[in-house]
Amino acid sequence: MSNTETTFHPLETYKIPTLPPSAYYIPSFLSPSESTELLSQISTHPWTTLTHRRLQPHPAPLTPSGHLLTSKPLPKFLESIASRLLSLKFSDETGIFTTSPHGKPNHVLINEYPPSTGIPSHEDGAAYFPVVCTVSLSSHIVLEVTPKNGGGGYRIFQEPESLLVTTEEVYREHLHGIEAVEVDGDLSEGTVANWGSLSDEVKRRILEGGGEVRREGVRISLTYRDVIKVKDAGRLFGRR
Ligand SMILES: O=C(O)CCC(=O)C(=O)O
Ligand SMILES: [Fe+2]
Repeated sequence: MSNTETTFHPLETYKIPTLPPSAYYIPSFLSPSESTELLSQISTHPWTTLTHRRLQPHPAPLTPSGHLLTSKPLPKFLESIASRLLSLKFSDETGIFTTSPHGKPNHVLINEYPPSTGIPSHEDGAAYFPVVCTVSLSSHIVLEVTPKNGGGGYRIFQEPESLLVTTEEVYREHLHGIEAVEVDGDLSEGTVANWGSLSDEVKRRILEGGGEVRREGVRISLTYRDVIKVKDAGRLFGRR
């Protein structure tokens, strides 16, 4: 990827202020040309088709018990984002994956959402180290985050080319989902937790739409995670 010059502020700078610990939102994590290049790479890989969505698990799907049965590395086209994630640092020089079992993401789930599709509210569970890094491409989407034990939720507006990192309490104690709508509504400074980080252009569109904004098109997300249990299937069957 061309944009190797990108430097970021310490992660604390990107903390979403009104959320419990901890979620970080970085607008323009990718450049438009990086996004275009990624989309074209993604289109060359086979999709798994679900009822309303398609997805690509790299390097392999997890087993029902949450194991990754290969120690193959991530495919090349997903590596530059992985290194960029590793380059993000808190003020004390630790990073997002410093204490994760493999010290870096070993799994990427690519999800595709045509307008009016979403993902039901769920939690990502114990298969992963509790950190998810989500890169959004092509269209905005609104992530609905709700506490497991009831109470009011939060909305995170994810712009194209942005990164959202969810960890700690937001990961462990909350469910997340995306509504199956063509137009996201009830968007305002009061309802969108990361309002302060949105571009002027996006805020203007929301305000002009009276709090509603139509999804631009198909949104693709890449979720980088560290799967805790990795077993090499080759080794299980005695190959070395
Ligand atoms: O696409 C997203 O932003 C969320 C995807 C998700 O929640 C998941 O794959 O577990
Ligand atoms: Fe999820």
